[in-house]
Amino acid sequence: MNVLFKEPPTQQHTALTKSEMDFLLNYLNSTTAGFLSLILFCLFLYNPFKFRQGKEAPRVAGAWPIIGHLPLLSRSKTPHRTLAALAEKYGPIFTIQLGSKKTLVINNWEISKECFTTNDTAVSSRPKLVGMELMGYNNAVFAFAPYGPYWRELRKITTLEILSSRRVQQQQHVRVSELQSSIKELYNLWCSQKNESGYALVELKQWFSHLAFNMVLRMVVGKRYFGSENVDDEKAQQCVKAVEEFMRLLGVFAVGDAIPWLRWLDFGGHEKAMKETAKELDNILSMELEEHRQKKGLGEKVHEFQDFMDVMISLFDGKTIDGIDADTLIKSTVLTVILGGTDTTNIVLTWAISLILRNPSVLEKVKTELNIQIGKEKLVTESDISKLTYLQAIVKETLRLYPPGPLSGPREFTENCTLSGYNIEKGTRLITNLWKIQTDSNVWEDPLEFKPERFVTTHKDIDIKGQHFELLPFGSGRRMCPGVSFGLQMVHFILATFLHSFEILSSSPDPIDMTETFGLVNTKTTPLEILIKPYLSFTCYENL
Ligand code: HEM
Repeated sequence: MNVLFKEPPTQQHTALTKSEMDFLLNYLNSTTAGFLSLILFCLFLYNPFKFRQGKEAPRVAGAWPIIGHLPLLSRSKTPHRTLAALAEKYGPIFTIQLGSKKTLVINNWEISKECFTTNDTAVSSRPKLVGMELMGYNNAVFAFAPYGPYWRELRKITTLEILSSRRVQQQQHVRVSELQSSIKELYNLWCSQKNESGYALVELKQWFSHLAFNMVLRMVVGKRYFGSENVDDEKAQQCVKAVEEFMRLLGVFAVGDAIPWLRWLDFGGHEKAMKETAKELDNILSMELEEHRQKKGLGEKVHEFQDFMDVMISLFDGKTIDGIDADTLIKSTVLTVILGGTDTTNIVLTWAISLILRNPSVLEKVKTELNIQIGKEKLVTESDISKLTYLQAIVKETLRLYPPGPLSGPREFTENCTLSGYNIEKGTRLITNLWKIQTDSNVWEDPLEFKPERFVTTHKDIDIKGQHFELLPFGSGRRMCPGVSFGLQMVHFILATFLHSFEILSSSPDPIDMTETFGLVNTKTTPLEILIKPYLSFTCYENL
């Protein structure tokens, strides 16, 4: 093995640091002598100067044979920042090698625009990932399905039956009742645990998470999980953990994704963990499906909208699409909505409160706005949101600095095309570094500062629905997030109601910790413990 390290096979490799050696040692397990011989054979075949026609986007130096730039990303806790640093050196478009997969990384709004308009068809597919095969019903989860009729059909149904503005409006009572019971829960906690200065300590990350789960699950399976009589707390926690683990595992670089022929080795045990998570989620979904069928009676038509699973049963029972049976279609699509809607909402809210508490003047301004627009005698309603322009600016600014998916959804080019004057080959993967685009100093003044004011002044006309390419937290093009209206509705309503209902303070004199943990989504690593005290007239809470 040492021979490998002493004599790098090409001139472009820099000397190995200790951590690079550790990484490689980790991967190239010492027990696999036969496997090493195979690597040496492949090094012999490896030709870094392979001839390519046309102009190629700049390639990041320092790729290892076989594993390419995987160490660079696997070592980083914040790959969006690591890739952004590379953009400073290589420019707004460059390629890296993730195992055998050539991957294009784009970093400015001009290239994103060209990508998601002129080249949108060519770039609307997703790569087949090991995680999606093992945890996503063998790629039946449409959010990760290749571009084609199957994806189109499932996306259309999901949009029409649950995510359209009409449906979102129809489900308003669910959001209102869930939010009110969660506010009541906090108020009760405050009553029993307040300290001498009238504040109580709460952990908000979990509060947001339970609330988002309850809202989404009531829409998709018709019942809340937390605080419910029908679901025990252990099952609810199990569901949240399985969804979080799903997101984390989709973000890890499984060996099989980068080096398919080494998949069987399952370095790091990711595939094993994926199978376990898949089993847990499937148990939950199968139980729900069974319960729904029992209630309705097999084959019976649902005449009125009850929940998303009912609609899916009435649409798909006895049918198949692309050889995928009804049960799989229903479970995988319900899972898509749960995955799409829960963690993202919770993450945006957690970062928003963290940023607000680090910026007391922002807190003061938003409290003033809430006071003027709503007053102290009633809770916020959804129809109040349009008046809360500063609160909306806070959400935009949070999504700019801390987009839940800073590298957007993974894409794959299905046709050869030209982007920014460079030839891109079919089969190349695409990473859109949303975080870099949204913090580009050519577009944003003080790009890393939290300044919601920009969205009520200089940038007030920029929206976040995929048409303004300098701010794309929901992605863009035909594959952009279909949950944008529903997601924003939940985030605005929860944030406004929480900030209006309570006075908030940091629980420590130190600034709120902003350490990030990246999976498929970018979460706050540490809990968000803060102090709260009721702000409204007591009758507002007591009548809930
Ligand atoms: C609240 C904040 C949210 C953010 C910031 C967000 C962001 C994103 C992003 C960046 C993508 C990838 C888009 C691309 O590849 O260009 C995506 C895809 C997706 N999101 Fe969201 N999302 C949010 C909420 C939701 C909600 C509430 C739902 C549904 C309930 C949802 C469902 C989906 C689905 C199904 C996809 C895959 C679309 C496809 O492949 O056709 N998202 N989201």
